[in-house]
Amino acid sequence: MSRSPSIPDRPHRDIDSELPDDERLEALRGHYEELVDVNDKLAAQLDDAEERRERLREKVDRVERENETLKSSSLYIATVEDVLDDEQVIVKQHGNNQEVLTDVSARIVDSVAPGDRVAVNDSFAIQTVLNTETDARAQSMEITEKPEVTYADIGGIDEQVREVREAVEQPLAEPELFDEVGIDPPSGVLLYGPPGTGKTMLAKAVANETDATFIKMAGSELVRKFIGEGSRLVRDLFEMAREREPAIIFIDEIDAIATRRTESKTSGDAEVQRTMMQLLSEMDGFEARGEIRIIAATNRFDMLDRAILRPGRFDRLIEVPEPGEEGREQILAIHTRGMNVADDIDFADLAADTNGYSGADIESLATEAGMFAIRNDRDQVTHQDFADALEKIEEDDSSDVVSSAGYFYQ
Ligand SMILES: Nc1ncnc2c1ncn2[C@@H]1O[C@H](COP(=O)(O)OP(=O)(O)OP(=O)(O)O)[C@@H](O)[C@H]1O
Repeated sequence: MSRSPSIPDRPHRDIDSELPDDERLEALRGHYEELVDVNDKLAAQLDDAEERRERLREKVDRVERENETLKSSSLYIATVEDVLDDEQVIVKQHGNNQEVLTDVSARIVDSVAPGDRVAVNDSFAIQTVLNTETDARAQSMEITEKPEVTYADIGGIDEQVREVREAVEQPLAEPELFDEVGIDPPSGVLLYGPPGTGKTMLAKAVANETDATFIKMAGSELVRKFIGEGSRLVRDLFEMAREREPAIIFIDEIDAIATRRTESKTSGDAEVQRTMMQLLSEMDGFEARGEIRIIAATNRFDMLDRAILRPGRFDRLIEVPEPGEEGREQILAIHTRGMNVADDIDFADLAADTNGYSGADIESLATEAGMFAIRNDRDQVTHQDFADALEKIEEDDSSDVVSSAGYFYQ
């Protein structure tokens, strides 16, 4: 680092007032020149200092930018396996299961314990210990305090709504009914049927009606994303629900962790099996009349391991089928509620023309019809727009728009 140049001494000269005038003038001139000289040196030093300041500012800017990049660059999620002496820990990175010995800064060493989930950078240095919220997000749980979906948003499956209300809502809202009669409500409810028929909506609507927290986790995420972590995630899922009672746990695609045992005994299968065992043991240790309800959903009922359907587990099965004609008419009405539709729209006619459409397909149809209106510079959607949308969807059919067609679930 360059040192600051020393400031020149201020010239000082005593001028004898007794001197003759010309000598005094000469002395004063000399003094003046010295002052000018010092002034020039100071000006040069000032220029120098300005230049150094400019360079330092650029350096600070660069470091700040680098710091920002470091802070915003992606971090990986890992689990602490062991905390050793000397501020070192062993972490296991999610996804590839790699075990790494890494340093942890003195700043956070006291808050790191085995089992904690942490964020590590490219060199595996621990950046933060994840709190439960971040952790849940990292684990791709979806947590909603009160979902906005209500029963009025669900069409064509009134019987299923009634069954879900009885099996899930009533035990939460009126537990005393079960106490008085002396029976336990169903432990878990399994919704099965083709995709896009309203299974997730049903679970959300119950949470809305009962002011319960909705906690969703996809079975596929449990096994795909966190190899070797599935059973711990199941524990976390229930822990999260206990912290937020009343709560609805919704496990979508349960078939991913509860597939029928196959002949092959690969390590992947064993891991999936462990995840499922953890789920079953959580459910077994569950207070049946408690404030947590569990709903699972699948499109592949045929693939399920029957062990999960035993009493005390998913012991209430509710099939959510594709809507019939009347159901489709209701769903059309629901999905056009917020749309500016012309009086000529004939929902019954459209319902008759949409055989095989799921609720999700009908939602796409309404959006597509709206697009036709926009393309034609109109702000009102006509029956013809729906007819055009239907035709377009039929044309695109080969590219899978009617997703539920041909899907097998039982
Ligand atoms: N019965 C229905 N009534 C009204 N809208 C529906 C219905 N079923 C599906 N939808 C529409 O389709 C969307 C997807 O539905 P949802 O996620 O509930 O289906 P799902 O059965 O859980 O599907 P998946 O098995 O693929 O998870 C909803 O957001 C809704 O807009």
